[in-house]
Amino acid sequence: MFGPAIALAIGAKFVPLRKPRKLPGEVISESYVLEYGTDCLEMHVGAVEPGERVIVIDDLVATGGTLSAAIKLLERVGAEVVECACVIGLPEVKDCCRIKGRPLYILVEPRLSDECC
Ligand SMILES: O=P(O)(O)OC[C@H]1O[C@H](OP(=O)(O)OP(=O)(O)O)[C@H](O)[C@@H]1O
Ligand SMILES: Nc1ncnc2[nH]cnc12
Repeated sequence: MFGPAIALAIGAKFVPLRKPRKLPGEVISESYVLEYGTDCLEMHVGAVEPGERVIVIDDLVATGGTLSAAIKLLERVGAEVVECACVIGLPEVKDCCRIKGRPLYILVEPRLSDECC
């Protein structure tokens, strides 16, 4: 949802990484483990060229499994993943500022209840 607007703002191209069977045409995929099972990310073949620099954007990070799978998928096609950015960081990633060695930027982090007063 945020990816196209951010790509437009920084003059980058937008490449969707989607859940299985959402993208038409030929895709490559990467499976990963979630809090509640396994899932898979898909990307169009040829969408990213070797050596291209990439920022991975998602709405939310919890365990970091989805971002890690996105990084793996992009690295398989020779991309250089520069950093990851999310709007919401759940407590699972509190104090975590890297995913697979890449900087992780988070806009909003929920407060824990004992931090409220
Ligand atoms: O850091 P993680 O533990 O991997 O969780 C983060 C992911 O969870 C949500 O997607 P979800 O897999 O729930 O599916 P959705 O995109 O259909 O909401 C969210 O959009 C992230 O992609
Ligand atoms: N714990 C969580 N709460 C809400 N959305 C999520 N997506 C992945 N993990 C989640």
